[in-house]
Amino acid sequence: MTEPVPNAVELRAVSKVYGASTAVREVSMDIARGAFVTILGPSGCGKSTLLRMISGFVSPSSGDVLIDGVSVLGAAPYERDTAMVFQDYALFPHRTVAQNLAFGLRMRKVAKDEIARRVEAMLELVNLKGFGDRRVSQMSGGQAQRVALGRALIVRPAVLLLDEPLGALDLKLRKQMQAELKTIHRDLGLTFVAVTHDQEEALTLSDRIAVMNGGALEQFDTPENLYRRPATRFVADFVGNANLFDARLGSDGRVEAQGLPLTLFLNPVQRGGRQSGAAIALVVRPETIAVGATAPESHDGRVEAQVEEIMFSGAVQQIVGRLPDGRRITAHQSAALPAPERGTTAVFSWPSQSVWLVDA
Ligand SMILES: Nc1ncnc2c1ncn2[C@@H]1O[C@H](COP(=O)(O)OP(=O)(O)OP(=O)(O)O)[C@@H](O)[C@H]1O
Repeated sequence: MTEPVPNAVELRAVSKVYGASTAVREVSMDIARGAFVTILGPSGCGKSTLLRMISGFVSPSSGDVLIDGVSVLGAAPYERDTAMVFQDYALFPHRTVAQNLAFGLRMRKVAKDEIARRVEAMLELVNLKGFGDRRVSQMSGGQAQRVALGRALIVRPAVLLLDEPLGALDLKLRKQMQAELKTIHRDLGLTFVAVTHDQEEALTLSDRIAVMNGGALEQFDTPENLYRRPATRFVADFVGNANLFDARLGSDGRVEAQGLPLTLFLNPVQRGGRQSGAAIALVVRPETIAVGATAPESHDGRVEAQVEEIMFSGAVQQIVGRLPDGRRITAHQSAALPAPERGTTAVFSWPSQSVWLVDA
């Protein structure tokens, strides 16, 4: 019999209370070895606090944190098999890149020649070959970011923790570093846990995303499940774009939207065991909506709306319609399709199988 491999990180009902306010509320989560997990949520939802409880810079008010199956409550950051990349990098600006990279190894009393060897290898890994003697103060933002990453990785932590690691970079560099981070993660096979408030970054980088709201974990799931099967209204709205229509579940899967001439029939899987009479919200993703003078036969969800705005973004056009009750509906369709005229009334339609339900 082989022993089961422990998770890289386990959080068990972890909370953090500051005076009268609760920054993190009973979060439980298992992070498998080798995973790339991001913690996503709006400002102030407790992301950084959660990450700092894994790293040991903040201690939980209650609950337990396990690394490789062992509780690390009471263990200082340097006693944990983790390393942290800080948002502001926290480098030594007047020392060289090589000295910055060597720091963690010197603290761990690694032999000089091995340090030199590992620094050289790390310079290569983070794409800074030849920059070893350069002072950090003379590096660009993207280069400094790579030094910070290298300095954390060089100690070979079981878990790499990244607090908004790309937050200080401009958009183009950010995209490039996202790709590099993903490659490094794949090549090294380590566990990465990153914090971000940028949903696109979370979707691009991670195997799994922990969506937080007001200190609580709303859903911990794959990017695809978060998008296709959001557990809550908050997740539906926060991850990707969603049209949300409040509705009430009738008998036999009949659903009537509130304030709209819109009736749909949903199958038992979509109803997810909800009782007739339940207050729900329909989640309709913009890319499932077609806009035209009429609706395709298979599109049983239909509403008329006045075309208010058409925005092109290359391959896709975003069409915003104004519904009779004043609310807006957004559709994304291929820019190759003909666009409706602004100001005209068009039919926005979608197949009811593409609808997802969340509790209102
Ligand atoms: N040391 C502290 N003392 C008191 N309150 C704190 C402390 N650290 C964080 N908080 C509060 O806890 C809540 C969560 O903060 P946290 O920094 O974890 O959020 P965040 O999701 O990382 O936000 P951001 O994206 O803005 O960095 C906030 O309301 C914050 O004001």
